[in-house]
Amino acid sequence: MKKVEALVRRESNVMRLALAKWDPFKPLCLIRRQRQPHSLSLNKATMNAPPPQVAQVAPVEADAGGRYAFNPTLKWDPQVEAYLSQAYGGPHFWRISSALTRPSCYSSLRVNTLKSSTPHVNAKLLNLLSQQQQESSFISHDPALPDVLYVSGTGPHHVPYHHHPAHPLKEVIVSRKCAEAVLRGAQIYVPGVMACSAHVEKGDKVAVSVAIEKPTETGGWTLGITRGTVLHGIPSDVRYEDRHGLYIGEGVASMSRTGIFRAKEGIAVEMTNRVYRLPSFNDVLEGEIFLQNLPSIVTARVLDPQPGERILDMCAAPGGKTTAIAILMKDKGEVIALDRSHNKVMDILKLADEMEIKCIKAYKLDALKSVNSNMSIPDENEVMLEEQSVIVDEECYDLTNLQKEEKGRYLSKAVMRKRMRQLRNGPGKNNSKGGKVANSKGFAPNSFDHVLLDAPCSALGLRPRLFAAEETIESLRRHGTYQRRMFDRAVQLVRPGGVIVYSTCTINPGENEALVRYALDTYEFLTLVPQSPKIGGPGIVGSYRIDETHTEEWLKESEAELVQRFDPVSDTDTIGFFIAKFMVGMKREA
Ligand SMILES: C[S@@+](CC[C@H](N)C(=O)[O-])C[C@H]1O[C@@H](n2cnc3c(N)ncnc32)[C@H](O)[C@@H]1O
Repeated sequence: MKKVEALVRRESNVMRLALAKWDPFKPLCLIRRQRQPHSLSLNKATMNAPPPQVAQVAPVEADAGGRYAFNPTLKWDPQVEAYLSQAYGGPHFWRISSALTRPSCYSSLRVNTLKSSTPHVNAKLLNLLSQQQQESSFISHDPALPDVLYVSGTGPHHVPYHHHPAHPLKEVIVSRKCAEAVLRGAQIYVPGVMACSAHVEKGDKVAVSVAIEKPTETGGWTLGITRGTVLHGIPSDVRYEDRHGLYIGEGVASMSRTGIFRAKEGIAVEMTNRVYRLPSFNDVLEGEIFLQNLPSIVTARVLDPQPGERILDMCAAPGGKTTAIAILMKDKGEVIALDRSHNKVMDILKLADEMEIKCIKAYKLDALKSVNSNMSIPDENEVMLEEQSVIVDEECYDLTNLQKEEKGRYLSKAVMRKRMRQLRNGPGKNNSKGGKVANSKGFAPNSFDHVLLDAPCSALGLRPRLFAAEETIESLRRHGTYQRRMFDRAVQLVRPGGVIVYSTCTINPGENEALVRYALDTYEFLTLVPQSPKIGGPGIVGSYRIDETHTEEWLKESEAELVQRFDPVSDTDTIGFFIAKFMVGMKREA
């Protein structure tokens, strides 16, 4: 193991140096899991000479593997645990469960090749990392994914929590959602703080831990802590024992205790030492890069959209895969992006605008209602035109401009009036382009070349995750039922000869392999086809006996290698994710 780590460290140095003077025509090797040293190795000089700002404080006694070492255990609903243990085998399921509590130790950045290039972004990132004094991060690149750069992070680190020997450690307890964000590199914002030591003043060092839900007597879950709770750093403190292994780092309070609980917003604690150190890319290279996990990047490539095609992204917000698809199409053709939430459609439009992508049309629509059998291709414009009218620039138009802008398309008087009203009133509160999103009445059957169904799911593959017991076996089944209904729509909307890609970010085979089984057994004109690139592992073969009368069927041996399953334990160090690709033959009614 040590040998492997040494090799990886040596390789990573080579990659960093190589990228400093990157020749784009000499591709570099793929970064898979960059196993970092598991604890921060302090050299003698560091240990003997405490940094000046902490001269008055001493580290808490080293407790490797003890209270302060980050070592959470996910709690699962017992039936879900039994189900997943059968699917993966008990030991592997627990390895997955443990991997889910940690973030991936690198960030993948997708370059917007419409606005920039990978070498150009690489140069900017090197600059940025050196400005952020993150020279220990390195950038790498995979020739199979030419528009992607990986920036490494490290962890878990041993954090020496500082306190004055005469006083207990000052502490802050944060909510689970806040802690998951902090593990991914965020700061602690005011609403995320649940409890805080008495007498915390601005500038004080505080140890940060997380409150995880506990079971109640009635079978539910409770946080068992109210916002504003005072901590004394003693065993009688609320949740004192429960915080064992749940410390996520150390920070400096940006406000006093009173300020933290009075303020409505703002940073409460600036993290200074974290158990995981991931470079932050907030608000940098906006429009040029998109921070996206590797399996999502792969999904858009597996769909293989071509310039000029008509693509449907059925559940598109916030638009990560939509924009990846549009860029692969060189912004030529049409990408229809749907989401049922108004605000989320706004997010898609904002992202497309930031990335200067023109071929995306986003609509608020329940994907379950996306098939409009009364429509024939390409009549759908008739429906959309009116609603598109709300997406206009802020400039002051007159009617002639409006007509010019539409370049000969028919505009009804009602639509004209609506546009003029909107132009007079200015943009709405949500969006500089009018504040409203277009609705759609659906699309004609067989009207898309490719359909992506990145389905809403149990999200049991997302990392880091500190609690999983909210999903029950029944709720997992409900996800599966919903996904099958959505898949039926995808089948109706894609043209014969087209492609459907189905993906989820869950490790639940009931939403993955069982969906593929349903698809193949229901629609004999669908064929499961190989994927490129292929980075994930095979799918799960077999079945699960739910009760006397029901068995959940997964894949057959011959199908396992055709899907991609990203396992958080594997060397790719990704979230848990699943991708299946179907070719559509001549359709017959199911
Ligand atoms: C997994 S997320 C999609 C992520 C997105 N594809 C991306 O890569 O950025 C699922 C999305 O489906 C949306 N959604 C859920 N049910 C829907 C429905 N019936 N119709 C349309 N969108 C739906 C949710 O609002 C959510 O934004």
